[in-house]
Amino acid sequence: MALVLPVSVTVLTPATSANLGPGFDSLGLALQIYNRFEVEEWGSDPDHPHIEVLGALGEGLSTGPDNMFFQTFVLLLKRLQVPIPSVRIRMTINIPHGCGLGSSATAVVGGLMAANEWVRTLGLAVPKEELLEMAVEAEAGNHPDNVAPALLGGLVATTHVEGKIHAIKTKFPNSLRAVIFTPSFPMDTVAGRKLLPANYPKADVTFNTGRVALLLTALQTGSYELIGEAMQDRLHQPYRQVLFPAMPDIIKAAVAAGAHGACLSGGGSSLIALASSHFHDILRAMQNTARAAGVEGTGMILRADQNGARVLNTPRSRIRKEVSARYGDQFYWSPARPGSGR
Ligand SMILES: Nc1ncnc2c1ncn2[C@@H]1O[C@H](COP(=O)(O)OP(=O)(O)OP(=O)(O)O)[C@@H](O)[C@H]1O
Ligand SMILES: N[C@@H](CCO)C(=O)O
Repeated sequence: MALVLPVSVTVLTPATSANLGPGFDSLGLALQIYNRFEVEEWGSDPDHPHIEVLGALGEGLSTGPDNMFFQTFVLLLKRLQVPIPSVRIRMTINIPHGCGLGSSATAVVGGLMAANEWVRTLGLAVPKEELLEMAVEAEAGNHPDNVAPALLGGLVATTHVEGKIHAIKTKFPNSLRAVIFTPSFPMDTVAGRKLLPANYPKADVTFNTGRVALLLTALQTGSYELIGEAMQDRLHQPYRQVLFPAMPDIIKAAVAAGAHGACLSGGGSSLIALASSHFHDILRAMQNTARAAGVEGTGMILRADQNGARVLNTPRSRIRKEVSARYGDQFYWSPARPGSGR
């Protein structure tokens, strides 16, 4: 009897909306829409994975060894000194990339989760906290507010403390939905960050600290009438607006149609409105206002994801079939099931 590594692993990773207005680089929310990554042993060249991208939203993503999912899959295996397998990767892309919904975070977190599962049978799997450090490093290293909620789910407050990432997750209220408007143009996060000043007036900093405090307390206590004011920001949105001049009008339209508040999602270009009702009216108002300004776009009404990235169980029968085909029956091992007599 021998223990074999899994021959396939599937991971689902949620979209995320970072900042939520004033929580620049420190607040993020996981949403119930997912990219799916499936990895299986395949071929004989570990340096050149076979990568398939399913879904029109995946257009433009790399299918070469520089693919971000593959890079982070390999990163963890190398850290754990596990030989890199030759693999086929199937990515089912449901989240638009470059649109402030944390697409690259799904790839980074997905790659780490898949590698972690890959080594679980060897007893080498590491806790999620260690994956978080690596995920932040892989995602440009300076803002954990997409990877942390992608990994943990819910509403996450996160920051660096003396070189270490701290992240605290709380449940996001189930009564609220995120109404997302995604314009047809992307916004480059790196380019957008270059527009931000090196220093801020004290009044702008205290404006934001007050609103982060208000936002978290309003969500915790159900004081949703405060959310509109609490989602205001002076640290990044006003500077990014040059890339998306219609943004303030679309935000106003969302609130006028019944949203508690709205803001830019991450580095844009999506906008996120939080609401308890009138979801379709809010989306329609956002789309109509955008269209009047010459901006087309798509919409989604989403609940919060409370659990974060997860490994989907590969059916036992399929694993058995694959392992038997590859190594013969004597190499298959499975834990005894209660009542099976084994
Ligand atoms: N789903 C994905 N799978 C693999 N690589 C991805 C994925 N999404 C983005 N990337 C890669 O991440 C890098 C940054 O992408 P991009 O600027 O589009 O970021 P993004 O995460 O989609 O943006 P945002 O955080 O605003 O949602 C690019 O190299 C891109 O190819
Ligand atoms: N906090 C980051 C998120 C990027 O999605 C930013 O605003 O640049």
